[in-house]
Amino acid sequence: MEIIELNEKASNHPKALTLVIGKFDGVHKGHQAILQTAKSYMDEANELLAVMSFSAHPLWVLKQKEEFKHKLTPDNQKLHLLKQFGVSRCYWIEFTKEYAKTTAEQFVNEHLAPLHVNRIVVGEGFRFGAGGLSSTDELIQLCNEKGIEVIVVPLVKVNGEKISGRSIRKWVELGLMEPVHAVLGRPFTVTGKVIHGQKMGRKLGFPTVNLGDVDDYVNPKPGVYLGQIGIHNEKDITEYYDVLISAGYRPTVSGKGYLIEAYLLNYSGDLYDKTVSVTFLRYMRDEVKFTELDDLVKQMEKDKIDGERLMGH
Ligand SMILES: Cc1cc2nc3c(=O)[nH]c(=O)nc-3n(C[C@H](O)[C@H](O)[C@H](O)COP(=O)(O)O)c2cc1C
Ligand SMILES: Nc1ncnc2c1ncn2[C@@H]1O[C@H](COP(=O)(O)OP(=O)(O)OP(=O)(O)O)[C@@H](O)[C@H]1O
Repeated sequence: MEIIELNEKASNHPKALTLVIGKFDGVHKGHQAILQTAKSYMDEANELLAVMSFSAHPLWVLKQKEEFKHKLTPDNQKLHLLKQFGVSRCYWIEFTKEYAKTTAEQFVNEHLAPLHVNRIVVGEGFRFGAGGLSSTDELIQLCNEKGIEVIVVPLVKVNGEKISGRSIRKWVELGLMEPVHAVLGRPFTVTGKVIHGQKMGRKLGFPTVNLGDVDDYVNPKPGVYLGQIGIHNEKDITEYYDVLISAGYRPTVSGKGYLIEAYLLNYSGDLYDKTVSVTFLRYMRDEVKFTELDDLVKQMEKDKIDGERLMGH
């Protein structure tokens, strides 16, 4: 995908665009509806589907609210998914306190108008401009003055509630992986590099793959999960294994900080430094502080039997 930084004034590009705008964290089913609607309006032979998105959540940049720091899909994952949904260009906005002062008029006249945009597709309730003060009505008015069509897509809801990144992140933090799966249209997945741990797992008979480079993700509720791991080669994922995931603080062994690790069912081998994607399918139990390591091992053996049964091994 072509990525264009858009901090100041944008330059013109020859091919006309259909543009979608927003954070797109999770690329959830609400976002997918926007992308599908955009494609249905496009003349695909002569137009590009482009996204205008931000480097960080505005409420993290402006108010340092922790809950907006972590993401369902860090930037490279988000761009990868958007590409799968047909986006071929991304205008990337470094969202800063200064950028947040951009008014609705400036946004449309200086940032959008020079881009050769045929139409913009946004969701119902979309807000933009300094302080998020401007609504779709203002977007329609300002864009129509510039000859840009605006399409407003009705909200995609589940159980009467708008599907939103904020509520999906909360569900992940509560370990509610089945509803997360339903609204993302795929299970919650964390992609990172296999790093070295304390090497205690193999002594206990449960060697685990420890995940590094995953600090940008929202942390699933501490506990044991059933899931899958995908091992990446240069281009894509070629091998999958069923796993038990331990996510959390490992109180039994006085672990330092939150860690995601996976025990692969039916696998033995070296995966250090590989890129892997760990998919969370189902919460199995809380993390426990055992007084004896033997009790932890007994519990892990039970987890393994439960996991194998649930996975149909
Ligand atoms: C299936 C499974 C269940 C686990 N459950 C717990 C637990 O309940 N409490 C805990 O402190 N650690 C738990 N752990 C984490 C282990 O303490 C950890 O994997 C072990 O100490 C190895 O750490 P290392 O990879 O740094 O060598 C679990 C790990 C696995 C694979
Ligand atoms: N549930 C939804 N139904 C329809 N459109 C949506 C939905 N959620 C977001 N959108 C639209 O998708 C685009 C990108 O939205 P953005 O990621 O900035 O989300 P948002 O509305 O703040 O919701 P979220 O809580 O998911 O962050 C916007 O046009 C927005 O209106």
